[in-house]
Order: sequence, then structure tokens, then C-alpha cells
Amino acid sequence: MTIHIGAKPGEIADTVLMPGDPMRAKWVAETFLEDARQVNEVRGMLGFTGTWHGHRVSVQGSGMGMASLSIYANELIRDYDATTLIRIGSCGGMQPHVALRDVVLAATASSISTPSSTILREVNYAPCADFGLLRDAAARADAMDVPTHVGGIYSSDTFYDERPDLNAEMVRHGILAVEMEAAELYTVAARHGARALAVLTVSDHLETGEALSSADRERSFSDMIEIALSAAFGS
Ligand SMILES: O=P(O)(O)O[C@H]1O[C@H](CO)[C@@H](O)[C@H]1O
Ligand SMILES: O=c1cc[nH]c(=O)[nH]1
Repeated sequence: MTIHIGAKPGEIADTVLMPGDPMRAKWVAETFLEDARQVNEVRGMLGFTGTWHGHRVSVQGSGMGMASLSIYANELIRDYDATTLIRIGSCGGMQPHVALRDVVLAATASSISTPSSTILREVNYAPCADFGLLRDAAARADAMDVPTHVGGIYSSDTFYDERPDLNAEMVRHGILAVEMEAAELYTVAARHGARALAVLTVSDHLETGEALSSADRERSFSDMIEIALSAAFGS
């Protein structure tokens, strides 16, 4: 047990999917896993462990924002020996060719700062995905014929930001989408020798103002989860 995760030693798998929303963790466990069992409920940040096609896998909510995700990523890797962490999240599209429901595989995640900036100090560290996971996710998305984009995303500290100039610069520099966790996930994973990837679904678009209905979200999230699980186990 850790301060934020109540699972006993051995109750969390080497591979952990990390949605921001703990209720998405429950839905993933109920929908995709066999023999899923709840292993965490501390602070309502639900976590489950089960199997997918015979592979042991956990799903642990991360909460919203890098400060929250950092706590769970650190404890999963350092205290539970997790070796593969895959974020499964929603994101806001930033480019005209990135449409609602599309999947975004974050090769890199830019940010103004992450909780790790206190360690990295003056260095503009470039958080990046594990190449093997990224390659396998892209191949699986291709095989499933899911419209998918691979490239840079922006991990924001705020959902309601008041910096239209910053969004404009992200768009101008080719950033595909915005979310709030991946940069810290990649940084913590790199620090501890773990593999990480963010597989995201475009739930709304910053330029057009479009947003998915909740029914559409569920259907689109299914593709993202299938891609994440396949990449995790190289299948
Ligand atoms: O859908 P999730 O995984 O929560 O991800 C996105 O949604 C939340 C904001 O609504 C932030 O956590 C952002 O990163
Ligand atoms: O952080 C996020 C997540 C989804 N959509 C956004 O616009 N921002």
C-alpha cells in the first residue's frame, strides 16, 4: 500500500492503463478485461486488475492534471514495479485535419512546466513516448482503419486557459492536440526506466468548437482502448 493506492503488493500488473477519469477505469475494466477486480478506491481514484487475452493488466485513474498523474505514476512505478504505463485520455484537437473521434498518438508532449521541472531546472527537457509502444500502437490503429495522427501534443496545466496567443503558437508549430497529463507521464517513466505512451481520442476541437456527445465518446474511446491494449502486449 502507498499513500494514494490501497492495492496490496502484487495486486497491480506490470502494465497499467491510466485514464484521467476513474469512472473510465471502471468502464474499461468491466468492458475489456476478464476477471477484473477492484484494487484501489483511495480518494475514489478507482483501480482494477484483470486480464486481456490472457495478459495481466491494471487500469488506474490518474485524476486530471500533471500534479495528480505524477503521484500515481510515481507510486505505480516505484512501489508496485509497473513497467508500462499507457495513458488513455480525451484531448482537444488543434489542427484542421485532426477531427473529432480521431486518435492521436503522442510522440512528444510539450508543456510550460511539469512537476518534474523542479528537478530539470533550466533544461527544456523533451518528453517523448516509448518508441516500441508508439510503433505498435500506430500499426494497430492502421490495421483497425482508425483515423490516427502521430506527432506532438501540448500538456496544459489548465483546462480553462486565457492564453489564445499560446494556443495559436501551438497550432503554428504543428501541435496536434491539447490534454493535461502526458508530459509528466513521459518524464516520470523515463526517469525510472519505464515505458510510456499516451493514446488519446479527440473529444472536442479548439478551432471549430465541436464536441462529441457522450454516446459518441464511448464508441470512440473503445478504439483507443483496443489500440492501447494491443500496443502494450505487442499484439
Ligand atoms: O479524459 P482525460 O483522461 O481525463 O483527459 C483530459 O480530460 C481532462 C479535462 O477534461 C484532463 O484530464 C485532460 O487531459
Ligand atoms: O485537456 C483537454 C482535454 C480535452 N479537451 C480539451 O480541450 N482539453
